[in-house]
Amino acid sequence: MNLFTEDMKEETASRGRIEVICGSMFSGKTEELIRRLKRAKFAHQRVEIFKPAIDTRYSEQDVVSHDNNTIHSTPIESSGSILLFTSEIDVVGIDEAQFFDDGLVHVCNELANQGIRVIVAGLDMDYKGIPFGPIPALCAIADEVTKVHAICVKCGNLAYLSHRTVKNDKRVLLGEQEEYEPLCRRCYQKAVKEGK
Ligand SMILES: Nc1ncnc2c1ncn2[C@@H]1O[C@H](COP(=O)(O)OP(=O)(O)O)[C@@H](O)[C@H]1O
Ligand SMILES: Cc1cn([C@H]2C[C@H](O)[C@@H](COP(=O)(O)O)O2)c(=O)[nH]c1=O
Ligand SMILES: [Zn+2]
Repeated sequence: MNLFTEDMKEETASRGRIEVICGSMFSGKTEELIRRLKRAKFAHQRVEIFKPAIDTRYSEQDVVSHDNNTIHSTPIESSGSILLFTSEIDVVGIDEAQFFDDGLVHVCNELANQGIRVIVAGLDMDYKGIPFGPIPALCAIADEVTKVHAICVKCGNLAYLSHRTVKNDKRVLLGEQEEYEPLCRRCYQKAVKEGK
C-alpha cells in the first residue's frame, strides 16, 4: 500500500496516466490535487490546471480549497477546450470534474495516450447519492483512484455523502457549509428519513 503519492515512481515519470481523486465535499480532494500539482511544478514539469467556468464560489480564476490553499487555473466551458491548451504540457490538473460533460472521459484518455499525466478531482456522488457526471467513467479508465473522506459532522466517523441541508431539487447547486454537510451512511439515512 502507498501511504503517500511520493511512494509512486510514476509521480515524476513522463509516461501518460490518469489519476482520479474523488469523495464527498470537504474530503480534501482539492487539497490533494493542489499538493500533487505543486510537487510537479517543483519537479520543473509544465503544469496546466482547468476548472469548469460555472464554479465561481471562491474565485473566478483560481482553484481554491476550503482551507484557502490556491493554485492558478483556466476556467473553461466544456471539456473539449482542454485539448486546445495542452501542447508542450507534462501534467494536467482538473478540479470539480463532476460539472464537466461526458466528453471529459475521451479528453483525459487522449491526453494520457499522448504521454501526459492527468490528475482529476471531483465529487463521486451528488446529494442524493447518485454517481455524478463523468466521474464514475473516469474511475473506470483511471490508472489510479484515490477515494478521500471527510469527517461526518454528526458522529465523527468517516463521511460517505454530501447531504444538502437546504430545500432545492436542482442537481447543480454551488455551495459550502451553509448548504451541505458531510455525513456517514448511517447519519445520512437518518437525516433523509427525518427530512432534515
Ligand atoms: N467535516 C469535515 N471533515 C474534514 N474536513 C473538513 C470538514 N469540514 C471542513 N473541513 C476542511 O475542509 C478541508 C478540505 O477542503 P478541500 O480540499 O477543499 O475539500 P474538497 O475539495 O474535497 O471539498 C479540510 O482540510 C478541512 O480543513
Ligand atoms: C453534493 C453536490 C454538490 N454540488 C456542488 C457544491 C459545491 O459547489 C461543489 C462541490 O465542491 P467541493 O470542492 O467538492 O466541496 O458541488 C452540487 O452542485 N450538487 C450536489 O449534489
Ligand atoms: Zn455519522
